[in-house]
Amino acid sequence: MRLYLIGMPGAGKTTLGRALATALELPFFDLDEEIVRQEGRSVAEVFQTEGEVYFRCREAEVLRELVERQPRLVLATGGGTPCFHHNLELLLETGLTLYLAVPLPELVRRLHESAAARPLLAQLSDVAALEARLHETLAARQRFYDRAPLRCAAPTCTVEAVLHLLATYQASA
Ligand SMILES: Nc1ncnc2c1ncn2[C@@H]1O[C@H](COP(=O)(O)OP(=O)(O)O)[C@@H](O)[C@H]1O
Ligand SMILES: O=C(O)C1=C[C@@H](OP(=O)(O)O)[C@@H](O)[C@H](O)C1
Ligand SMILES: [Mg+2]
Repeated sequence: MRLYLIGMPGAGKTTLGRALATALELPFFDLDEEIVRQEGRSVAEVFQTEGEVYFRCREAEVLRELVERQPRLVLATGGGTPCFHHNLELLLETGLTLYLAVPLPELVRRLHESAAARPLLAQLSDVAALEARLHETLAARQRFYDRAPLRCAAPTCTVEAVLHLLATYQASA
């Protein structure tokens, strides 16, 4: 099985993905980490030096390499992954996609401390600016996220809840 996690930055794709992979006994991958490994520099550095267009090309390439190589995995994507280069179609065709839906105020709370390390959120002067940026980003991305066949809404988005969701989905498929 290939299980893909999608959702906004701060939704918990990396954190929950890792725990789900352990529970499902599947290898775990984080798309950003794979890009960082191949590039030999951080996501922030790639954005700063090469720009977002380059990052999105690399993201799409690394995603395709991973999918081809790994028939079994849990993959935490980046927040923007489903919205570029027809990546969402690839996810929908090659595995099961789970959208982690987290309300905006909770995203703001989680990202307030770590926004500096996230290039699209860095340099926002205060919480109001961070909230406005996240609101705008979510509005543009919602139509992509909503195409995932599975959806889990915080605060009940636990490993146990997702395992139950998967079992129900697979029984009905
Ligand atoms: N279920 C959760 N409840 C509270 N905080 C969480 C939860 N999942 C993740 N976090 C926190 O939110 C931040 C972003 O989590 P992360 O897994 O990196 O999200 P993503 O990969 O979707 O950007 C981290 O500080 C993490 O500790
Ligand atoms: O939302 C985005 O466009 C991005 C989210 C990041 O991943 P996380 O969602 O894990 O923060 C990372 O891929 C890059 O900084 C771009
Ligand atoms: Mg992540």
